Amino acid sequence: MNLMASPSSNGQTPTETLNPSATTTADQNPNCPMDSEDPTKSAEPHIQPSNAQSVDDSENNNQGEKRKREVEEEEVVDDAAQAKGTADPSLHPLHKTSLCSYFRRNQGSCSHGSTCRYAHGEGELRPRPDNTWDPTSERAKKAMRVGEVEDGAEKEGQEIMMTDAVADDDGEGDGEGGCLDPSLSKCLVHLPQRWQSDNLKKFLTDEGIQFKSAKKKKGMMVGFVTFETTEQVRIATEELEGKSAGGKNIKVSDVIPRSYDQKIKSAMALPQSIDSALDPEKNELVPMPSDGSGSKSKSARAVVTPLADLPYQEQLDQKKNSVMQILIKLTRNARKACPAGVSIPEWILKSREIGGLACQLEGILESPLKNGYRNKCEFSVGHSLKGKPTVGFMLGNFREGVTAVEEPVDCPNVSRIACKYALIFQEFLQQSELPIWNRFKNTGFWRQLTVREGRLPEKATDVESPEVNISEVMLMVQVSSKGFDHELVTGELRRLALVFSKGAAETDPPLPLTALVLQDHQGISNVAPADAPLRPLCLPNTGSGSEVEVNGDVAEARIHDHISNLRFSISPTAFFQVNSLAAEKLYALAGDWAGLGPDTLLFDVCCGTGTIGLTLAHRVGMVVGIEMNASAVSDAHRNAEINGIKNCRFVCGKAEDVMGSLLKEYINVPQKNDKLLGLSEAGKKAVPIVQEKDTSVDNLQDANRILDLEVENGDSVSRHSENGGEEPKNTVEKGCTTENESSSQVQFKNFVAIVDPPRGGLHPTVIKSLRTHEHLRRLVYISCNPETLMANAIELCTPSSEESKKGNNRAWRKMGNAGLARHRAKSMPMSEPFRPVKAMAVDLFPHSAHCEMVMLLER
Ligand SMILES: C[S@@+](CC[C@H](N)C(=O)[O-])C[C@H]1O[C@@H](n2cnc3c(N)ncnc32)[C@H](O)[C@@H]1O
Repeated sequence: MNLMASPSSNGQTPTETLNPSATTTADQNPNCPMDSEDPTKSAEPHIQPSNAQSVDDSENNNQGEKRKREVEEEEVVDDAAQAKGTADPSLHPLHKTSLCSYFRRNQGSCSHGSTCRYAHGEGELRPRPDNTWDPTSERAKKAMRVGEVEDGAEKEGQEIMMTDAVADDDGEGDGEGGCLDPSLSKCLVHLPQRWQSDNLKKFLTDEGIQFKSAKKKKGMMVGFVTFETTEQVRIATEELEGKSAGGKNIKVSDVIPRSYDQKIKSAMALPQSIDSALDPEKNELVPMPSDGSGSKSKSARAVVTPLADLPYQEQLDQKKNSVMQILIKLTRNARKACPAGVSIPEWILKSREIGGLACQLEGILESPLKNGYRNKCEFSVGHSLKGKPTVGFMLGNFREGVTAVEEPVDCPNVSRIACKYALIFQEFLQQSELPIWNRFKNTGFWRQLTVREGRLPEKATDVESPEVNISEVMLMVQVSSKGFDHELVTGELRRLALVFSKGAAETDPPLPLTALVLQDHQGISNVAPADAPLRPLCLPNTGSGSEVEVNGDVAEARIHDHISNLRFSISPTAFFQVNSLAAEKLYALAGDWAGLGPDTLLFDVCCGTGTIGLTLAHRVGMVVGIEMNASAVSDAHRNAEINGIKNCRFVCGKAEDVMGSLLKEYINVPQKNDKLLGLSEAGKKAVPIVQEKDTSVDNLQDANRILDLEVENGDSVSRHSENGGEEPKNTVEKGCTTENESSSQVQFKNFVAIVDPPRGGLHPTVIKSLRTHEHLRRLVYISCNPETLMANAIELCTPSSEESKKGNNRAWRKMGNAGLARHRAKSMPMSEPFRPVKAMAVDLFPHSAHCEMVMLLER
């Protein structure tokens, strides 16, 4: 059923050209702090003792590389020490913290003698400010060996919390409906991810291992093996432990199995608490894990809100520090990425004055709400460690063999309302005729529950009791309907709607319930594509006992929230910041830093439902929002309308497809129509919200022109009518010309972009467009993933070289974010780079390790 710089020849580090601190001066005077940032000095090669030149070239290169690494490592430590304020001005913190390679190579002689800043032998060696040792030293090697042992011990304790049945129900191998008997089962960890069951079976057979069944899923690093006898288990464990497979050493681990069997459950009428009815100790059919209940394992609270036990101020300090590290990393990488022969930018040179930070970190804004702040929770459906069908949070990563789901109890970021809905659904599932989703086998029906809450406008008192403010709730249930009987499904969905309605009404005080939506998704992970079919379920009036209608209008399935006194309409799959009150602070900060005025054209890149652009629209001439999710764009149009905002335009398309054309259209307007420059009112008139069939708007043609031009340039853009929530048309216009259009196009003096991309950051094409449009002088980057902000900032802020180089395209596979960004920076067309001006951390996610980061870039 389907519901719907090259190494120098003298063997010295090639980084000196990029690392002004490693100059002769600094080397000759070990007490001289590495703060000399004179770019002219930086270009001077470090003069080495003549005896160094006797070493052959390859060794030179190796030594050079090694020293380069040392210098880079030192920079980090040094920067970190300075950032922490622990730098000792009387003695350079890195003095004698690295072994002198010349001393070592030349049997104890170095021309710098006692003035050398590097340690002459292990005896002189000092620990680094971060308490680590020179990685080439004996001390470091010893520490590493101890670390490996400890690490191994820790990994040994790591449990494979696989609570989904792994075998086929035909009982191939492990019997008991696919449940693993812990005494006859083992997990093999660190297997090649590409392996499937057949590869694992072949491997075991080749190794002469006797086994009953072997299961492995592509993408996982874990495989599951069952045996006939405990003797087979013992031999396999001894033989396989530490054996190499695909370059990694296998670990043999215990399994926490699914211990609660669906068959038993469906034979019983379950009371409210399933725990009391099904004592796993008495469950004869399915044995429990050897420790009794998986009690060693983590709680949802520990996984989802790992900082919850820290005082809030400490959480903030921790987040601020990690953003600081990102800023240090940005400087270091931008310095490394600077092409040879190009002056190092001033901001990098000045970074020494502020502990290596790329720019000042102004601090961290705290969340107005600390608890229950999340307005959206995605609860997984799965089996708990005790094998109970559960609605809550997964305890780890599926790839690593964890499928256990635990209830969201004691997760302080979740509202009481969301917890209650999770519990209602859980109790429903425990009696449902339809199976819950099995991640290992990709089978089952019930997958996920999303609870979205809409809040009334904030009042001063609301922070104390935020739940009073939750006025609307939308529930979205994700299922995989393929292959299930239509009638059975319809019956279960009717019952579900009734259970939610009753549960909401019978709770004291009653829970808000605005919409119930079904999302049908067949994919492997629960992350459904934006176009996964949605179907609203009518909610019965529990008082009247009327029949439940299993249909409705999806456009009406929406909730509302408020930010900066504006009302936002949110459809089921549209992005909306999960902490609305903190988001308000975030957007205000971005607006303040963006330098807005009536002559500003603001590009709101990755605009979602239009929140940033709409909250700032009164401060600019015009907003152009870009967003790829069609229903979010439709929401943005609706939000502009319900708030009476007329100077915004929202374009539906991937930013990488449309950004270049939009910038070209708006920024490269010939300056021949000065009367149109910088007029907010003109902006309001010229670009109407209504893009179709509204002849009352003067410049309707202008509004559509961008789309036409984009198409002409080969970009695909979806266009939407603003007709009160109707689904966007997603049509692509073709064949229109742009002749004479720029003469009537509104012109602005100030072009600003606020970008707020998803975790992966901006697409390289978008970065290139932003970077190469020189009239775009200011850019505010908002990111929920500071690592990708840092990577994108490397590309935006590194000077380009005369010859743009094409790198080795294969090399990217092995690169981290920063390495990849440095690699891409090499091919950036000649253009003025941005510079980081200031940054701020904003805590949108109290108790979790995540933090939003905002950075102002200018040129
Ligand atoms: C972090 S959200 C920010 C949304 C919005 N600025 C807000 O604060 O509500 C990122 C948004 O980018 C959209 N998005 C993701 N990839 C995109 C792309 N390639 N082009 C345009 N939008 C994209 C997502 O749909 C999502 O709405």
